[in-house]
Amino acid sequence: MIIPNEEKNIVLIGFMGVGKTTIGLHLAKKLLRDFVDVDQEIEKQHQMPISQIFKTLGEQRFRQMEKDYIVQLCDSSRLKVVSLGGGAFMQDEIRSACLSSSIVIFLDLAWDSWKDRIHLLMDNRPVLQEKSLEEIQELYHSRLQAYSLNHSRVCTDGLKPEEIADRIIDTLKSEYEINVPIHE
Ligand SMILES: Nc1ncnc2c1ncn2[C@@H]1O[C@H](COP(=O)(O)OP(=O)(O)O)[C@@H](O)[C@H]1O
Ligand SMILES: O=C(O)C1=C[C@@H](OP(=O)(O)O)[C@@H](O)[C@H](O)C1
Ligand SMILES: [Mg+2]
Repeated sequence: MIIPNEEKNIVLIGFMGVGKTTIGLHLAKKLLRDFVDVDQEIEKQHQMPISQIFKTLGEQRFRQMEKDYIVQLCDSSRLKVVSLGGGAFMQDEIRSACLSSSIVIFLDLAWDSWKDRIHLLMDNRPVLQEKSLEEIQELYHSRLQAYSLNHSRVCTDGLKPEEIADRIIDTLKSEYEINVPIHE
């Protein structure tokens, strides 16, 4: 089924910590759309934080939950702003579901800028635990190929979350002819 651009979900992808959750919330407010953060939905469903899910059920179960949730969302919803977890796009089925049903925006942040944010992330990103900086850098680079499968890329270096949301809106207007509500 062909979904018109203006009804498609807008899906934010990118490495952990680039700001998908923060920017998604700004974007949804500006577009007057519902916001869905996949990690937060999984946390609500399972009544525990992601780090606890990793600890008690394991990463594999988390990846299955992520896939089930996102594939179902792509099948059943429109007009939402959706922030994925950073690892979700490594799964083929998630990529196919998002790329065929939604407008996928890659939030790009250079490694050197990302490094400065690491202190905000270490405590609650289980994938980063017990990894050296070199190993994290390797992970960052190993995921770029999957993130390159997007509809638009937005560079986020040196910008505040709200400015990034505005850049995304510019892209949606110019490349996808999406109307943006005028705020009173
Ligand atoms: N553009 C930005 N500039 C500075 N800090 C940011 C920016 N975007 C997000 N952050 C901060 O980085 C951390 C990770 O943001 P978050 O939205 O959770 O990223 P993600 O969902 O991609 O993992 C948070 O502490 C957030 O406040
Ligand atoms: O990159 C990853 O593998 C993960 C990223 C996290 O989401 P954010 O990208 O929102 O931090 C969260 O889904 C989980 O900790 C695993
Ligand atoms: Mg997030």
